Amino acid sequence: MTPGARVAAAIEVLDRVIAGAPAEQALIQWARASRFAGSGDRTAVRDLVFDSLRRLHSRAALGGGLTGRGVMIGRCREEGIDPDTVFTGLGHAPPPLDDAERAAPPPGDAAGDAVEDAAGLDVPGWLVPALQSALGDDYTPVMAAMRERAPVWLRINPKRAAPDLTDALADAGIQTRPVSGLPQALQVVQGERGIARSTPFLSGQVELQDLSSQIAAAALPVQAGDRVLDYCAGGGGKTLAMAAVTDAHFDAHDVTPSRMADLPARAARAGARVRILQPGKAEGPYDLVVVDAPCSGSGTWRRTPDAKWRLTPDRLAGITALQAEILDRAQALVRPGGHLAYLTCSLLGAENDAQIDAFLKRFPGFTVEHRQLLTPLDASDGFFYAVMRKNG
Ligand SMILES: C[S@@+](CC[C@H](N)C(=O)[O-])C[C@H]1O[C@@H](n2cnc3c(N)ncnc32)[C@H](O)[C@@H]1O
Repeated sequence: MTPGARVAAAIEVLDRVIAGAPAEQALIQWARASRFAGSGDRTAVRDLVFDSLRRLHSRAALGGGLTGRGVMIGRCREEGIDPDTVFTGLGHAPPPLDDAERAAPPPGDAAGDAVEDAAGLDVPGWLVPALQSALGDDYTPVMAAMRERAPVWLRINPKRAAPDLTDALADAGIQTRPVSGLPQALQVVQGERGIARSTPFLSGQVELQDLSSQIAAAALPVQAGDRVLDYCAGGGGKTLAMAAVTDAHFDAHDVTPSRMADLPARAARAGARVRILQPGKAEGPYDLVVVDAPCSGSGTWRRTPDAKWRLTPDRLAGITALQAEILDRAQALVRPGGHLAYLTCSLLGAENDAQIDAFLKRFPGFTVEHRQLLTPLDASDGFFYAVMRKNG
């Protein structure tokens, strides 16, 4: 595909996302209908779409409208590319600009968030006050960081890792650097697309895991022999991180068991033993119950930027109600003197501090031992965790 044809494809995908489709789904739909597109084309189109979703409103403003075409015209202007060199109508490139499009972009934000988004931080207007209150002075740098791509992180599995692990990664074209203070973590500086095919990954020596999840998992109070329940296990990232360093008894539970479908294979690859439970079948008492709660994902907007634009006040209210319900169920499974850990990949106070404060009012028999908000200023995704002890 020519560069212009890739832009035309990105316009098509962005139009679907703007109409409400999840970005991954819209990309798959485009790829299925575009058999001529090679893997390099698919990667390029994906990058154009994701980069633009991170900056949707500012690019729409620069391009004159919240449409795929407006956003891609805005991308040209933002990157100092003359749109007339891309929008040529030749070789499947999008049609040339009309007079209105060629005129200077209108002032303000074409997406209608003129006041709140005036700083060009690409934050949905209704979320600005909540994020300002959660982040304080960090609001502007954190939201600016959310407009950039996220770094990729690996977690070393000490049960499997060979001494020459970083050399083996380098042989596979994956350059990494260590992370100070977290010996299991590696930042990928080059070759991220080859990780899933590389021998160190396939042999369970490393896992893909964001730094925030690694920091939180390392902070969980788990000791050899403990009974541990991962109540919202999903793919089991937190359990696998704990199992890599501690020989405890791990139970994985999720209301949607299909989300745990890959967990047995991942555990086998990592040399970890994890028991999969059916929904509602967890039986306490546990020494540690981990609630890695369903959340808005506002901390992961760099990786899933369409989620930023799809969140609504109603959805957020539904999520916070579900989090409270899950906490109430999970606390009953903790033994006296044991721990309940609550984790979200959100930056919003309603899902984090306020959720914990409300829980402590409902269950005064718990005491917070530690709570922490991580942000991209810590290099990781936005993430919150609280560790609470059940008085016994
Ligand atoms: C943030 S994800 C978990 C990610 C996972 N722990 C990991 O590290 O890969 C949240 C999970 O909570 C599950 N979930 C949602 N509602 C639930 C409920 N009422 N009880 C248990 N799990 C629930 C979802 O199916 C989803 O897999």
